[in-house]
Amino acid sequence: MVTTQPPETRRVLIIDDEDIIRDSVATYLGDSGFDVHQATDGREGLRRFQEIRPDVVLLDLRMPRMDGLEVLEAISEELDQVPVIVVTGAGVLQDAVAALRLGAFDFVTKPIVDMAVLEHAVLRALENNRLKEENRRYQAHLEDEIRIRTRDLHRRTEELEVANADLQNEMEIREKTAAALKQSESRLAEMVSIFQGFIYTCDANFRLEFVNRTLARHVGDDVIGKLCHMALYRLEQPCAWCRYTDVLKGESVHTEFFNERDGRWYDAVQAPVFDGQGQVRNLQAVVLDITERKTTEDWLRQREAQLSKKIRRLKSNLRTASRFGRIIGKSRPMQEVYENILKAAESNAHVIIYGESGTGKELVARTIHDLSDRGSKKFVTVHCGAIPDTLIESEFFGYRKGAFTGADQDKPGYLDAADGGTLFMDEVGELNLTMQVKLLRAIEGGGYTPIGGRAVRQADLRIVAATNRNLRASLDAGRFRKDFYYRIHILPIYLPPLKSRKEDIPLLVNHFVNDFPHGEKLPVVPQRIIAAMQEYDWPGNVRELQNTVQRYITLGKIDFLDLPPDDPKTQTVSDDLVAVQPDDANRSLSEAVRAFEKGYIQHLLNENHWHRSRVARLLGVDRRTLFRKMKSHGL
Ligand SMILES: Nc1ncnc2c1ncn2[C@@H]1O[C@H](COP(=O)(O)OP(=O)(O)OP(=O)(O)O)[C@@H](O)[C@H]1O
Repeated sequence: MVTTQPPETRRVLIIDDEDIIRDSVATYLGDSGFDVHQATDGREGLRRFQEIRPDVVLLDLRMPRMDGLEVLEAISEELDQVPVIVVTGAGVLQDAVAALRLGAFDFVTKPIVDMAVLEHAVLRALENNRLKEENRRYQAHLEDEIRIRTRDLHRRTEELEVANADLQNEMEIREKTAAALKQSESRLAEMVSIFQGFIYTCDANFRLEFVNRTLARHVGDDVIGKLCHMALYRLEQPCAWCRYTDVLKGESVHTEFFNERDGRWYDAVQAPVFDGQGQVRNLQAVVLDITERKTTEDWLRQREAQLSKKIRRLKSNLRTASRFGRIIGKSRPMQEVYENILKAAESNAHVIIYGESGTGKELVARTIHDLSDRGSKKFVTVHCGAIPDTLIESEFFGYRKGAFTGADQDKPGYLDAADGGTLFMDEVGELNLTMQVKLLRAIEGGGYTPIGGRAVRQADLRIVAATNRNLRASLDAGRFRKDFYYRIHILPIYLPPLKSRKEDIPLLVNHFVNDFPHGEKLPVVPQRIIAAMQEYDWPGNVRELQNTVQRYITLGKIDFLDLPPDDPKTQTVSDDLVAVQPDDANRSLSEAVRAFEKGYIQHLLNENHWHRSRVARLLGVDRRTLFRKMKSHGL
């Protein structure tokens, strides 16, 4: 389509060497409103072309100096924007064809008969150019658009990729969460199924929805959908203990109840199960059989009541009592001892008993044990001073089979034996420092390991220790550990030496006379002897008194008194050291040696007022050996 735009803005360059044609065309086109420029040959035409940048060129082909085809070649780069119409003679059409090949837009033949044809060609060229320009712009616009859209597309793709990666991540997290959830659900399910109590859920109308394995075993598998009180307890109405109204209000409740049907006690926790809207949807319950705990509690309560009754009775008798169980004495210091024994019996704390040898420390320890709530369990005595250091650990902690040569079977130690009861540690001051550390760990909950074993054992122990040493001095001298000392020195009991309570001597003599095996006639210790005994200081304390009474009854002899021979027996037997009596003649050598050993040790103890270290020195043995021998001879 030919453009209708006004042509005056269009610059036309006419390059032609024939003045007449150039002028006539210029006049015509100028009249038609074109802005016409002229050049008389190819060279000038080229220069003008560069100057004015025409919109269309009318180019003659045959010109001197530089012909039209050369011009066309020179501006070949521009031909896309500036159309060239070749004006050529009719006889040289092959020139026109060559020009068209070089990029000319059109051609017009000379002579130009109708200027309108030429103008039409110019307008067509311009229109064509305009269209090309428009096309170019449109293409540029399209390219811009495509660039923008491509960029947008890239951005969207990137965003999508990020979103995709996020989604992927989220999916992985979800998958992991789902797996963890599944695992924890299956663990929970496993726990619920192995739980030894009953677990069940029911709806608000008491219809059972779930029962765990233990409950199913108890009531059968077919209870789902049935009324819980009916299925579980065979009751027509909701159970009396059931707090369903509270649970339906959203509360969790805890109840203990006795089921008359099976005669057992139960502990129940009932709780609501909420739906997504926070409404109570179901009831859930966990029920545990606590009959054993209840029975133990009852037993403990009864025992406590009995104990406090016993203790009240004992307390009220204390003031006037001349004895406390098997302990004899009514002196003021002994009354204090009795009070302390009662306190110790009521508590579970560790006890330490101080007193000289023979004052009755073991007797007191046993009395505390008997009165305490451990009384029905074992009372295990350990003479710490009599165990060689090499054996002490295996004695306390026991050993496993194969732990050392000769360990042909497992052997429990003192701690195992005393588990639940009382460990009486006599001569605790003799315990070496390493053992003190190990025992401390054991009684503080760290446990102990038998020799050759790996498993750590725990024992529920109460320690009652005893010593005739001044433990404070041992502490200062570094022979006793402070931490161990403070662990056992919680309830100290001090036993008075016999010389500080001589008013108890007649009672004790009487007690030992009664205790001594006798015929129908009870042996009598004359008053003057008892009075003499009250004058003596008793370095071996009650043990020495006990021995003295027994010797007096059997031998009519008292070592520290010069007695008139008022007892026939004194004439027949005069000395412990007569090891072999006529009626002993049938003894084996080892029995005779043992009898001599006992008599000799006893003799030395009496001679040395029961000072055991001195006796050990005299015998040429260490203290431990002497202690061991005394224990084995019942001295
Ligand atoms: N108050 C007492 N009433 C009755 N018997 C007693 C009394 N005190 C001690 N005995 C008797 O004296 C003997 C020695 O007592 P026990 O072994 O308890 O003393 P101990 O202080 O532990 O001696 P050691 O320190 O030498 O081991 C025992 O036979 C014990 O029964």
